Amino acid sequence: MTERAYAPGSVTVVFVPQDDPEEGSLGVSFAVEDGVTATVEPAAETVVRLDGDRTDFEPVERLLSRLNVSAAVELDAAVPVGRGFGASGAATLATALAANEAFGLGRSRESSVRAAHRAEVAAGTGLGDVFVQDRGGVVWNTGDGVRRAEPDGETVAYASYGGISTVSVLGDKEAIAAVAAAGREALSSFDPEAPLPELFDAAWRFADESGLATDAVRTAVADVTAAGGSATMAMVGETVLAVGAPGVLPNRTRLTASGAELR
Ligand SMILES: Nc1ncnc2c1ncn2[C@@H]1O[C@H](COP(=O)(O)OP(=O)(O)OP(=O)(O)O)[C@@H](O)[C@H]1O
Ligand SMILES: CC(C)(CO)[C@@H](O)C(=O)[O-]
Repeated sequence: MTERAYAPGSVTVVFVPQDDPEEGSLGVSFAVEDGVTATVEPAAETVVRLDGDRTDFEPVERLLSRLNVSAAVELDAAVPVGRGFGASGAATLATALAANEAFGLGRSRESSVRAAHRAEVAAGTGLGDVFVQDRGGVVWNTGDGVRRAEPDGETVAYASYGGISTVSVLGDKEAIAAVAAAGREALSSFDPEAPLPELFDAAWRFADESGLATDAVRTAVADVTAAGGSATMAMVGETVLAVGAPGVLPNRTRLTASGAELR
């Protein structure tokens, strides 16, 4: 049977990788309504297509082999892949939910989410995005467990200047040490009740010190700030998100309180 599921995208604005990735990284993320839809059909061998084109998609392939199935998977992404919108996690989670139905696997939701998380960690493409995409909303962990708040569907503007491979950043010890130091500092004063402009300003202090911000990112953040807005970088992509400066960045999405679901 052919089954379809959707998972929202997600943006991580602060993170501190953990030695044991089982429960995800520490940090602050939120789900956005533009995400990924996966259509899963049992097949003799696994083939993944992204927006119609055949592609290698390691976390999705790992997930299916862990579930012991092979399938034709069609992914439709409303956010760019590899640019900080957690498209790999969304694709993997949506595939897990659809595959559970398509193959009658009878797994609980939690077990599907775990399988998607393990495949993301094993592929090196994520450290916790699927937990955000499972629930929706603003999700953070400053060290004492995962917390969640419901956003009001705020609109954020964004621009993307290029991809940054999550695998290469997570695999670079020096880069991760700089990120972790900046992230710990940011989380020590994180205020979960703060409105988005304040959250973005605090997140930018982290991004600025993380070693991950590029020139294009810095220029865009400066343009938004000059127009009276707040901006920060989506981790990890050459992508800037902004609030309070309409017209400066070309694209838009909205925060969502809804998590992944069958469609
Ligand atoms: N056209 C494509 N562009 C980028 N990645 C692609 C593409 N097609 C397949 N992939 C696969 O998608 C995955 C992208 O993972 P990555 O974690 O870098 O992206 P992301 O989840 O969108 O970004 P982030 O984790 O930074 O939010 C990789 O497994 C890569 O091989
Ligand atoms: C690793 C990460 C912080 C950036 O890609 C995010 O994808 C996550 O938390 O999974």
